[in-house]
Amino acid sequence: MSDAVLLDAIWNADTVYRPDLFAGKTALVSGGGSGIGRATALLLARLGARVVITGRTQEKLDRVVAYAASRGVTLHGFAANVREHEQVLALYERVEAEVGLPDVLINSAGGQFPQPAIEFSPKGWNAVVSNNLNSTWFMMQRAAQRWRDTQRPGSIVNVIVVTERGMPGVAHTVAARAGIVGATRTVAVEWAPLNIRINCVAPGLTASEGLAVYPPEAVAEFPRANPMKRPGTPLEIAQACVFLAAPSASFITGEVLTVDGGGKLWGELWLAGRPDYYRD
Ligand SMILES: CCCCC/C=C/C(=O)SCCNC(=O)CCNC(=O)[C@H](O)C(C)(C)COP(=O)(O)OP(=O)(O)OC[C@H]1O[C@@H](n2cnc3c(N)ncnc32)[C@H](O)[C@@H]1OP(=O)(O)O
Ligand SMILES: NC(=O)C1=CN([C@@H]2O[C@H](COP(=O)(O)OP(=O)(O)OC[C@H]3O[C@@H](n4cnc5c(N)ncnc54)[C@H](OP(=O)(O)O)[C@@H]3O)[C@@H](O)[C@H]2O)C=CC1
Repeated sequence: MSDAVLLDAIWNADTVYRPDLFAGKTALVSGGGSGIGRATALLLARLGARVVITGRTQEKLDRVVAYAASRGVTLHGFAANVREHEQVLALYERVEAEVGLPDVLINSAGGQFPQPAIEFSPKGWNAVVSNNLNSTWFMMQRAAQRWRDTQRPGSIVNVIVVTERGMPGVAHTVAARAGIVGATRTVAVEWAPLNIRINCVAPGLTASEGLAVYPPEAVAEFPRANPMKRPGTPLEIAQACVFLAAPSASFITGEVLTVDGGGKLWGELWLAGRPDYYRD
């Protein structure tokens, strides 16, 4: 499917949310240049939010901004590498100066490479931990600090992976995301007095640009990932992010919402390919 068709599908899809759900609100979405982050950013914009997207690649952000503009909506695309703390601080300064302090933070930036864990190099392990655990931590801590300093409420949604059964081929990311779950549950308590809610969405296999890094033998088995025998769509994950970010989840904090077509109950994912031992 071409990018234009995909974007139109997200923009025109039915949603159960009312069109002014986020009117007057500002949302910051990391990873907003593609996949789940992009779908969430566009859905939030459709629901009336002022939206800032971030990611490392300005061109990807510009394409989403241009698409929204073609639909009469202003999005802002500010590039940053969110695993660099200094860049996160600078990003918040820019967002606050040019758009306004966010009310909602969606952390969708992240990623990993598939490899048997026994082969991980220290550099590879650190890259994935930094790109998923540190980046999300820097983003959520800064949001909380600014909400505390300005006495404003806020809502955070961290997009992670399903961690309960582990996931062969991506042990580094499962470790990093389990760290996010632990931090989320902990600060849900510490930050409740500040009127900050924080939750996670754990997507199962989702048809996004990110799947391009997996080997063909893994991709061939993707239909076995869940009982629905299909990947989710970025919009299906976005709808869950919106549910948790909005007042629909006003009494929910410290939770993980799994959106995986039942993959936790039935299914197999071998992201670096299935070893012979597990073939019979
Ligand atoms: C429930 C189902 C879930 C399963 C499906 C999940 C799907 C997704 O999450 S898709 C969305 C995410 N998108 C991506 O994953 C994007 C692709 N990934 C990356 O960009 C990289 O993997 C990255 C996250 C590690 C990027 O970090 P960066 O610091 O830029 O990494 P480098 O490329 O510089 O590499 C650092 C270091 O990492 C090791 N390494 C990197 N790639 C591989 C690889 N393919 N195989 C083995 N090792 C790799 C390596 O040690 C690198 O150092 P050098 O050897 O010196 O390059
Ligand atoms: N697709 C799937 O099957 C699943 C995805 N997930 C998770 O959902 C999240 C979104 O993935 P998805 O949309 O599918 O994949 P994408 O690869 O399309 O999206 C990831 C986005 O994150 C951005 N990003 C990555 N690293 C950084 C960084 N250090 N700083 C800023 N931006 C960064 C990338 O942009 P750029 O490279 O320009 O920086 C990219 O736009 C990820 O955390 C992913 O691991 C979880 C389970 C399943």
